[in-house]
Amino acid sequence: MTTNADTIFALATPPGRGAIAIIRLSGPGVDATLTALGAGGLTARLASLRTLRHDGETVDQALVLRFPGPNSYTGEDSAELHLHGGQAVLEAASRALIALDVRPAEPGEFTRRAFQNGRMDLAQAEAVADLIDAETTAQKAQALGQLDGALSAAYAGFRRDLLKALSLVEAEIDFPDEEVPDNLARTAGPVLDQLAADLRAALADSDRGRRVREGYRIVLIGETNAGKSSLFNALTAREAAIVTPIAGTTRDVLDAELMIGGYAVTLSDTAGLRDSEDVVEAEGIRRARLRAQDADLRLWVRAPDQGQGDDPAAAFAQTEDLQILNKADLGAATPVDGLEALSVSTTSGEGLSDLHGWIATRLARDLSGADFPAVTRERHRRRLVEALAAVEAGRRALDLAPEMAGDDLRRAADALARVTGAIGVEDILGEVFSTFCIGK
Ligand SMILES: Nc1nc2c(c(=O)[nH]1)N(C=O)[C@@H](CNc1ccc(C(=O)N[C@@H](CCC(=O)O)C(=O)O)cc1)CN2
Ligand SMILES: Nc1nc2c(ncn2[C@@H]2O[C@H](COP(=O)(O)OP(=O)(O)OP(=O)(O)O)[C@@H](O)[C@H]2O)c(=O)[nH]1
Ligand SMILES: [Mg+2]
Repeated sequence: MTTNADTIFALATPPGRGAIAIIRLSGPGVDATLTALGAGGLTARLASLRTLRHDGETVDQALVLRFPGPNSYTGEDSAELHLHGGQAVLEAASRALIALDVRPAEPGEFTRRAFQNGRMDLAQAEAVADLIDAETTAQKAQALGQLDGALSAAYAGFRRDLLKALSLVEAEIDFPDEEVPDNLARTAGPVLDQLAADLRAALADSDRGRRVREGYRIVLIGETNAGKSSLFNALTAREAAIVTPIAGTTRDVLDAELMIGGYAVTLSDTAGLRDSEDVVEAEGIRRARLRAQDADLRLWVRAPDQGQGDDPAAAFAQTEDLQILNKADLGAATPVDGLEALSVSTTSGEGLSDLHGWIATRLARDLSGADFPAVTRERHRRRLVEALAAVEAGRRALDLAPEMAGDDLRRAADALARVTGAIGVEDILGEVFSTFCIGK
């Protein structure tokens, strides 16, 4: 029997009782392991019913699939045991596999192997994790696009332009006295200008992918008693936030995950803004201010029974934010100029469906786009920033010292290659795969 610690297994289905549970195996010892379990000689990629045995014990009557490498998910010899989903069956199967020197997989190890065997690049591996976590239609569409190579293609395009410019620069350096047209390096200028513009556009759009993946951050801000917590409860359809007529009821930031129009949203209720001597309330207000600054959208809640103009939330409202004139049942709060306004009453329910619709429209405006985003994680954005800086440096160097431009352009190419994992892989593997679930 093989003693190969490089052969791994994991439960690929959720833990707990189920109709069926799938254990995946991958590595050079897979065929020997199947044979030892009494499932030898299987036709590749064809489900076969076998009685699995180990040490005289029947493990289960299972459907077994064998995927000989390289035509498998990981690129290695792989197999799947489709077992009855009971705890005792899974324990017996795990015991048998460990006895056969197959070791439990680390989180993400199957996909990590797929990456290391060239079955997918790093951006596609990230997409696998995103797809497993996807809860909204938009998250799923984005992950599937990335898995299909849409994000990778964007970086391949950037790199192509970069290598074109680099070859022009290097031609002049390598053959200064030969039949190379004069000022060849300078012809790289327009190529770099266009590339820099493309990178800038990708960066300007870099919030879109993140907002889809992690959720669009909407924060309720306003003076105490404006009705933020009432609105929070209305939008989440839960009585999660405490509502009282006492000003300064909310202190902690309260988050809720919502789905609106197929998009993920994180809605936050915050402490009402005012000057406060109370240490606890002051800390709540400090946190409210931080959230307000970081949000993708602020809903500024105002009420007719409050003063106008001196509302401390005014300092946070940005032109694209929405002011919500709450307590419409009591009368109309005077809207502040230059900001869209919507009247609602959390008591009567008036205006709430309009508000829902307004948010859905805003999400569609900000999150749908014709092109696949070039950034869905902070990791991608950092590399784009680096690449752009290097391209700009290369562009400046072009007219002065082309040999220096070459260094800059190589640096830019490296930064872009790190996104798909074409180079510089070791230091990022941990970052990418540590968040995976076991069995993926
Ligand atoms: N049972 C099962 N379902 C699953 C998976 C799995 O591993 N097992 N997947 C796991 O994520 C997803 C499908 N992804 C997969 C990707 C590639 C291969 C594979 O064997 N590729 C070979 C053969 C392709 C072909 O049939 O032509 C190859 O690319 O060479 C299998 C699954 C979703 N459903
Ligand atoms: N008449 C009326 N009263 C409302 C409405 N919405 C909220 N209120 C009342 O206003 C008071 C304050 O509501 P909250 O939701 O706690 O206000 P808040 O903005 O969260 O207040 P803080 O947490 O103190 O900042 C409560 O007594 C609510 O019942 C409304 O639409 N109409
Ligand atoms: Mg409150």
